[in-house]
Amino acid sequence: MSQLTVFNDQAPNSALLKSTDANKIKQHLAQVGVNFEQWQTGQAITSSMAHTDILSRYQEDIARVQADGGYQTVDVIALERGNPDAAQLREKFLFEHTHNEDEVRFFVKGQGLFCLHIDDKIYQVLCQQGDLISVPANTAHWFDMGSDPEFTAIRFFNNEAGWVAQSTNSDIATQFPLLD
Ligand SMILES: CSCCC(=O)/C(O)=C/O
Ligand SMILES: [Fe+2]
Ligand code: NI
Repeated sequence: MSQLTVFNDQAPNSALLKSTDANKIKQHLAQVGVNFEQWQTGQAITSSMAHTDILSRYQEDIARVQADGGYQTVDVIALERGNPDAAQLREKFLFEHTHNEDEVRFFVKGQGLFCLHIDDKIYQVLCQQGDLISVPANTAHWFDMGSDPEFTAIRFFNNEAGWVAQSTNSDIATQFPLLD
């Protein structure tokens, strides 16, 4: 189940709030400028499915998000269980960073944990199949895919270079709970 856990950024051991109610997750995140949606995912996608077929399946929702946010580029990132490079791939996103564009991700399959550092709070959003999260540009955050990742996500970009991150040079990501 998708889940929101909120912490004070100085207190990683005691959550201020925990909810698996999608409406509450949406409301709480909307208060800090983050959009959370749940889309119908229908028939499960398979690991052999071409990325172009995945994009075609969601073309109407993708077109709406692109039109609303002006995102020029859309791609698919997919990781299957048992990936020999899992540890290295996990590290790539496991430090607090920002992007100078919105981070917009739709989970077609699997899950991942977005950790957003907004004001003096940490919002941990466990995104699962069917969830869209849209994090405003320049929001400090990190992302955990877990030790044996499995997810397929559609990513929206508004620059042609794709994924570019700036580190905040903070070690805060090491202080908060992660996925198994
Ligand atoms: C779920 S897509 C991979 C994560 C990512 O792109 C990112 O920037 C995490 O912070
Ligand atoms: Fe990011
Ligand atoms: Ni509340």
